[in-house]
Amino acid sequence: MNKKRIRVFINGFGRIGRSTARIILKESSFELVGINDLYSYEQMAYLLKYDSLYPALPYSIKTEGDVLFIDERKVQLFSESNPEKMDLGALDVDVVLQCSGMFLTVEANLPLIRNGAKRVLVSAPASDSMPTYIYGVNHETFEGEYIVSNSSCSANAIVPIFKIVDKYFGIQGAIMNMYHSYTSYQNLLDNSHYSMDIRRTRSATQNTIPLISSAAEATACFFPHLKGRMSAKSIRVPIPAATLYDLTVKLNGRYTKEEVNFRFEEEVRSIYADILDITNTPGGADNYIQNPYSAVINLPFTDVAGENLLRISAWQDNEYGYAKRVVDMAKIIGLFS
Ligand SMILES: NC(=O)c1ccc[n+]([C@@H]2O[C@H](COP(=O)([O-])OP(=O)(O)OC[C@H]3O[C@@H](n4cnc5c(N)ncnc54)[C@H](O)[C@@H]3O)[C@@H](O)[C@H]2O)c1
Repeated sequence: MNKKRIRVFINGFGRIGRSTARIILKESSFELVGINDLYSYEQMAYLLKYDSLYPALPYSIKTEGDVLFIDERKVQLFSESNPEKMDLGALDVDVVLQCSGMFLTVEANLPLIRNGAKRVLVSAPASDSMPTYIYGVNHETFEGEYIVSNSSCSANAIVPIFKIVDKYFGIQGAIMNMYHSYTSYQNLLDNSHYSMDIRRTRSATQNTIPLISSAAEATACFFPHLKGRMSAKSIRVPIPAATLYDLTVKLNGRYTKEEVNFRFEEEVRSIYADILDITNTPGGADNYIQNPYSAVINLPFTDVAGENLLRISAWQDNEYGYAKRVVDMAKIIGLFS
């Protein structure tokens, strides 16, 4: 059995970066060796310890110079906007978790490899042809590529659900609505926004805001026959975490709600036990904060209409649930030789 601890470096210590750190610190198979972000080391330590959504971490966390102490553990801190300037070889980094949202192509991440990291896992869909893995769906086909994407939170939720539906009922097309918590790429109050997306100028806490989503393309990577046959919208709602997926699927034939839910229950108990769950309990988004699954299928809300329309409802903590998959995939990558 491989006893090697996987040496992880986090680039971008925001919501996803810190969620992955929380998970890694609890797992003995990992060692957190470095963190890079552009804000102060003192704030990095504070925001790791305290979080408005998740419990305070039970460690003593403090900085001394450019070292973060987590109880006895030492983590090297950086404040570099240019990845060329970090010597990751000296830290013997096995995997960089690229959680900055800024480096979304193979080329943009190459400096991290040139500077000594063995591999990079990007916490977002790539904007080039970077290989993409979703833990629990295709992670077993990882071939040792140096720079790979973990796809999006939405694709991690939707793809395994659609795998089940396509296997038994055949998907012809889909419309996906995500009632998604706001993220730090929106404004707290109405204000100008650095992106070209005018919708992001509006207050995230006061509005439901429909945004263009890349989920259709990210999902289609796993269903080539559905390319151009899916549409997705991310409807940002005024809550800080958890997403409700409302998925409408056109099937190859006519099936009942019972037939569909039977297959969901069967597959969630077997093939997808690590990443999917089911619920029959009425609940709201806050029931799913810190839920570790990629998606929890809300069985009472499975519905069929007309000849061949299926509606599926599912929950996900888009931060923590997604970060769990980033860490699962980092383990596959880090142990690959
Ligand atoms: N928040 C979610 O629900 C979610 C879910 C899945 C994937 N993602 C993806 O994960 C990425 C990060 O999202 P987030 O929500 O954590 O954002 P965030 O804004 O909370 O965190 C991003 C962090 O990266 C830092 N950063 C920016 N430029 C940097 C640079 N050049 N070098 C180092 N650090 C830099 C920022 O200071 C910030 O702290 C995005 O690509 C996002 O699409 C987010």
